[in-house]
Amino acid sequence: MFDSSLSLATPLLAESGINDSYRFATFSWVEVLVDCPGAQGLFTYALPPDLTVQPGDILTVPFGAQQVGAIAIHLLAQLPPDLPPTQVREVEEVVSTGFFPATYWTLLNQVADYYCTSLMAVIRVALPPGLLGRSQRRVRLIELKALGGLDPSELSSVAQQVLSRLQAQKQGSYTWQYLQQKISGADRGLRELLKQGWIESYLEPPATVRPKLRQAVTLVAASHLEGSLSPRQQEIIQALQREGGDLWLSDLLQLCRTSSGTVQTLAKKGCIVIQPREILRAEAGVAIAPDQPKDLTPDQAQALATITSLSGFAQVLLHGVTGSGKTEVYLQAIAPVLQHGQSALVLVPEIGLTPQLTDRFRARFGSKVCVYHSALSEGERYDTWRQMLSGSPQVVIGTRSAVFAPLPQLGLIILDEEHDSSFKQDQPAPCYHARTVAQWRAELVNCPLILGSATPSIETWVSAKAKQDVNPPAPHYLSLPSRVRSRPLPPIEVVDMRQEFQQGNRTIFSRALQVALERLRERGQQGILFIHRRGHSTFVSCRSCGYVVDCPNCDVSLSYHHTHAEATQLLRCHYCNHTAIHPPQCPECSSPYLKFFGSGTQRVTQELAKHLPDLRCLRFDSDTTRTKGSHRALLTQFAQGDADLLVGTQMLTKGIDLPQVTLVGVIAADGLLHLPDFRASERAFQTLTQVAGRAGRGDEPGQVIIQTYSPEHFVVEAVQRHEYEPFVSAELLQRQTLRFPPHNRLVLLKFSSPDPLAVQKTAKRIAAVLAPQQAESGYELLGPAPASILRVARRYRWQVLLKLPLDRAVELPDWNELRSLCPPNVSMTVDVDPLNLL
Ligand SMILES: Nc1ncnc2c1ncn2[C@@H]1O[C@H](COP(=O)(O)OP(=O)(O)OP(=O)(O)O)[C@@H](O)[C@H]1O
Ligand SMILES: [Zn+2]
Ligand SMILES: [Zn+2]
Repeated sequence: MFDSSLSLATPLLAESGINDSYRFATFSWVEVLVDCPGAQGLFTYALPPDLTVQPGDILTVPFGAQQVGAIAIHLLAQLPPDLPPTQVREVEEVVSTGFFPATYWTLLNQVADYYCTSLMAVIRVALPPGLLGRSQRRVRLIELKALGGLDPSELSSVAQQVLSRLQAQKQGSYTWQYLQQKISGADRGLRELLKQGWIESYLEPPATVRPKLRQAVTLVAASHLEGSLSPRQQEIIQALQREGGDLWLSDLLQLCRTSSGTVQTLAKKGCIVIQPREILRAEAGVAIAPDQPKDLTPDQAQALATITSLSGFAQVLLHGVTGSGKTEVYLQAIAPVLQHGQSALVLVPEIGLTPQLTDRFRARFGSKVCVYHSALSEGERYDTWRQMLSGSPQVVIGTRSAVFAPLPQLGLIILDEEHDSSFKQDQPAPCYHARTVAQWRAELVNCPLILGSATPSIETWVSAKAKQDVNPPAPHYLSLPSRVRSRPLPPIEVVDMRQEFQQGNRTIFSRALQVALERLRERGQQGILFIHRRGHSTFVSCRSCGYVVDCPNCDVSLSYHHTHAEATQLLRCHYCNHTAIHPPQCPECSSPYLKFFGSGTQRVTQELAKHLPDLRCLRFDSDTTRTKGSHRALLTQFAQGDADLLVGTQMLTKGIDLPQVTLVGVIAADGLLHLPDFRASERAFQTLTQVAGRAGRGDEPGQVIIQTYSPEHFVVEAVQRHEYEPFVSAELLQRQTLRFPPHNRLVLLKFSSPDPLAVQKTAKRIAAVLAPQQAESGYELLGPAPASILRVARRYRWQVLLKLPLDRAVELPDWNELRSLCPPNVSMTVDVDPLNLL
């Protein structure tokens, strides 16, 4: 947890946000971000004496020969010494004030300081692209009744011209630009009118970017034509019929593997209609039946009571086992926030993977819910932003970067699955953790923060169990120790795969798992098979000479990919996405026995087809979920009972809540257990517990089978017994021995370059600069060391790790000085509190 006494901050630039020191100090200059393509960094402008500016205000400034939009970032009492006052131009005008919540800029500055990066980099993740560029600066008449005593005849003639143009317009409003074009010297007149209170200037987004249109195909009644159709054309018609008569053209082409020419022919014959149709940008598409708050279990009720009793900043760790009803607690905690006219921010690991979760929020709060994540198009992000800035009570559900959502009246922040590592940005800078930023934000806006998980991160656990007299206060610990309706957690059977092998079972399925799978069909139940993707990648190697097909850009082997029977067999790199066609024979020795190894989802589904041909399987992995909306489509298919078994990777572990799933199988836990990372055990425990938690959430009891070659591993034993606390105690002990977080903190310096020698030399040089400073500065230096996968996407990677003790102040290196030691072809990224050591 962030400890303010341990600030990594470089000296704070002018503190931003509205506070008293601002009101009384005199700031004569302002640093702004200008909205001009190619303009990097902050620019300094002078403030005219009659202009009051707050950080976050939208301004107009002269920039080169033009006037451009700008955001005020810092106020300065003094000019930077290297800037002669004569070179500083004046701010033209304040276009819009209070555009951002008051504490917003304080938050962004805090992120930049703590994560050792520029404010610009933070602004880039926080603000949607083109925020200012899309906006228009307008003026409008101030309502006449407020104008008593103003006499237009005292205005200059150009001001009168502007005024009469505005008065002639129905809404009394024009863009600044329009008036400039129509009236020569309009600027002067406009300024006069503004000053005297005739008009006000404001910012309006352009009429929202045109709604997106997409070609849709609709089946029309044309049974009289059926005789005249070719078999292929009939197939297409039947496919459309099966899908309810309506499909996007692109989906139809994919589904039927046909060309648009064929479909056009059908349209000409009058069997179908192809027409553009609007798609809702807010991903609303799916209609959801409203629901009602559920009667809470006593544990849920108690947790909710504590949460609703909080006022102001407080942290809560909601530690609830899988299926204990955490989401229901969130929903009922949000309801009163909305009633008070405030908004709630809900951060989740990955939105695409959890359509069910967003559906549950929509069912409860309807159109008050909006979804915000970086996979949205620019237009979608912009729309969502405008809605957020409107200040109406709403629920924003988003991934990591939504922690910066500019909700003005924030009353509650929730981080669901708080242990999930996707809340941390690895690259590019800022390498921020949304949990840490959420803590600052909750503190700044003075609202509660709920961290929810069945398997809290060790950091959160430790801070929740810490003494309460720390600053900021330790989280309240709330526990939901059992599932709703007293459903038991599923029993977990661990199968020793070594014994299976010894006893003659050469398949990847243990006998126990085979029996369980066979029973699924008989009982009409469903199952989930989990495969850990990395660790057990499906690399291709030659049985004759041992040649392994590697990625030309990275130091890893390519993985075998095959989506369906007729598809081309491909090899793909999981790091840089390099894709190649599977060669028919070994490139080294021309042997035809080039085969793939490992047990990826494809291999597992193929094996299943061989051993249990009756079982209907659905693959749920990055190959089958490439297109937008495919997660939802696959999960819906599964939920409707179109398949008995869902076979997939990590994506399966999160938030799937299907009552009919009784069986969960883990093909090989080993890939998770033996990763070269001090957090491997923690992640393995979390992943296995989460995936096991998908079983037995309905009336039928669940069953979990974990296959492994290391059944005695302490993680496997803890998962099997559903024992979180003993696991954490053991893990904490190990971390202490190895001196890793949470017993200390880490800062990782990451170097990368296309030049292997340059990057190595730079890393060594910087380590040599840092090494002598260790004793004095209080940190411990590790490395330099090459990354465990040295080359990724043609860049070679080295790293230097700093370990910082918790019990004393640490003086961190001057990053800019270190950066100046990097040659132009070597980049350096500072990763504070890294989650992934390379
Ligand atoms: N009080 C309740 N009464 C009846 N059903 C409930 C209650 N609370 C939650 N449920 C239902 O129990 C199921 C599990 O709840 P939920 O998904 O909220 O659990 P969770 O703790 O978020 O689970 P996980 O962390 O495993 O995803 C859901 O189908 C939910 O609708
Ligand atoms: Zn070979
Ligand atoms: Zn690669």
